[in-house]
Amino acid sequence: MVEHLEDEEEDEDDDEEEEQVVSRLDIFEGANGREARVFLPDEDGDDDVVVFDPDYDGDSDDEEFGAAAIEQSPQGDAIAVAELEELDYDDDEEDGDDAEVIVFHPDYDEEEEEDLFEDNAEHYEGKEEEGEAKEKGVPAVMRCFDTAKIYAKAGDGGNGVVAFRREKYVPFGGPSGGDGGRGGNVYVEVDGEMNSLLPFRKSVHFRAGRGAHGQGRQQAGAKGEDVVVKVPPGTVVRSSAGDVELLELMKSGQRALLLPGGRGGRGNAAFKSGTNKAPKIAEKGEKGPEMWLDLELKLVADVGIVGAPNAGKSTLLSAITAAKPTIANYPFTTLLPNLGVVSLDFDATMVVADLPGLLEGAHRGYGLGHEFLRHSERCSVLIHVVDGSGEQPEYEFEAVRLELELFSPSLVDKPYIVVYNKMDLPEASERWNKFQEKLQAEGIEPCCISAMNRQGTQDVVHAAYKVLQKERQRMKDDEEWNGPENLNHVADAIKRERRAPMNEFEIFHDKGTNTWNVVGAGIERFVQMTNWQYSESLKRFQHALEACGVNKTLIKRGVKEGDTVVVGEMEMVWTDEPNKASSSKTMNSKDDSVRWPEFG
Ligand SMILES: Nc1nc2c(ncn2[C@@H]2O[C@H](COP(=O)(O)OP(=O)(O)OP(=O)(O)O)[C@@H](O)[C@H]2O)c(=O)[nH]1
Ligand SMILES: [Mg+2]
Repeated sequence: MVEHLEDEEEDEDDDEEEEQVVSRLDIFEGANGREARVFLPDEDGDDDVVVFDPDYDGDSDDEEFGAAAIEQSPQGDAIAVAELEELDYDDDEEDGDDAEVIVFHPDYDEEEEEDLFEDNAEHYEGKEEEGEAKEKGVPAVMRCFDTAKIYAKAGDGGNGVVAFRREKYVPFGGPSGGDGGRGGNVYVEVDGEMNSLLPFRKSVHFRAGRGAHGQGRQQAGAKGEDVVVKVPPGTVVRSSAGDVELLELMKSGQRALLLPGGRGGRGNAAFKSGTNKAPKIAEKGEKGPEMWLDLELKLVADVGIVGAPNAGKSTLLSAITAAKPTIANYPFTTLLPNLGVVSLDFDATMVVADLPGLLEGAHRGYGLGHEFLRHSERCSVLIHVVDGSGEQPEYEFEAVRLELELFSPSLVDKPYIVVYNKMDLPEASERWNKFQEKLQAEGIEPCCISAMNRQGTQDVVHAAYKVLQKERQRMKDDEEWNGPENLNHVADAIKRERRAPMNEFEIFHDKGTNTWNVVGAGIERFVQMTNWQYSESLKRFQHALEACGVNKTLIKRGVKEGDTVVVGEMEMVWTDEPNKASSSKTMNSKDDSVRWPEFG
């Protein structure tokens, strides 16, 4: 979602989108794949249920469907917001309870509709090929909401101008051309109200305004309008080129300056010197940087349930939240993490994820594999579930800890609680004392539960919440201690590059075409900002080539008469004219819009 500062129109558009706030949302793996259950706030206190079913009637003609996902308030509480653009009311509820079931479709373009369901069908019918298993493991619907590609460009600086004062009785007034205004910046800001990357399917391009050109009487041009790209909490920003992670935006209100606007070009008033009292030269504005960005919304869970396959992780999740994950008596039932929200109190909630049976599953390329582990690194607290009915529960516990250590050191360092499950089975209750003693000896106090019978599960919830609160406080203290995180490092790097000195360049020679490419951020920026409309610009450029050592290096490397020399958008033909410090005789630009000076 974008907000142009001082731009009311956009806001009005936003208002048209219907937004419905829901009180709770659980995402889980149901019989038909990924489903979400949404609880709508209700006057009579009963929670209505919205089922989000990715497999929902593929040939339906209904175009619009809204997305739902989890987000967190500044306090870290989970809130769910759904954009429900069209709702189908299903009256055929058979289970007899009063809950109203509403099925809604995520919002997608009609053209993409087919792919979406094709992908989905393929996934659920298990037709995917081995090699693609990982990518296909994510239901198509989730993939679409989870990622987005956008283009961002900071505003170009305005051009400086050449002007002279004309006053009565002053025949030759001084130079008075003002500087161009700075281009607008591109910011990325976390909007706690957002819950998906869906808005980026409609708006892909984010361009900040260009700075206004300078004017006479030394008036500087106005600054270009900033643009703010609003993203939901949990968004990771990568540059598409090179796939470099730039930002991880977790908290509502966080704001990063991503692309700083180009500097305004200087007007001729700025070029006045002792030797040149009436300069007929001004700079063009600096180009604003541009970038394609990949956005990814990561799952944000406070608590992750880990444990050996079949230990009862999904059963525990379903016992403490409204999530309805698939539960079955075979290992690796869960291939994608399920999310559920635990509400302890009005303002005390935590998001819990049941994580797929560890590592062997990831190994086999099931589900999200290591991709998923990356997601789970978000959790602040782990609940380690041990199957008490196993042969050697203590051994199982140690083995999973070891696996965590081997495959995800960042997970193993998190605070955790140990839960001994399946206490309803005699083999489990027999072994409990031994297990408890063994762990107590290591300074760990395990709880015992029967997830299936929901015995002891509330104690687990409270224990996990206590650890979570401690973690949240610790993170807050850390932040105060280290000061707020600097999120402007991308912009800082761009600014640093802008200050690159002109004499730091490299020259590449292409023998085939006799072309010499001069590459260097400083010199290229100089060329970009040179306004060739003014004849003095050429002289200044020639002087710069000489002063920063480009000419000298070219001669040393053996440049010959007639060779082409390229600096940024500038192409020149080299001449060996003696006594002429310059290299250029004819000039061409790759960019036809630039007007070239006439040479006499
Ligand atoms: N008797 C008993 N069975 C349980 C209990 N908790 C879970 N189970 C059973 O254990 C089996 C595995 O449960 P899941 O919750 O699917 O286990 P999981 O850890 O999510 O398994 P994966 O997703 O495959 O890693 C199922 O058959 C459950 O019914 C319990 O407290 N008592
Ligand atoms: Mg499971």
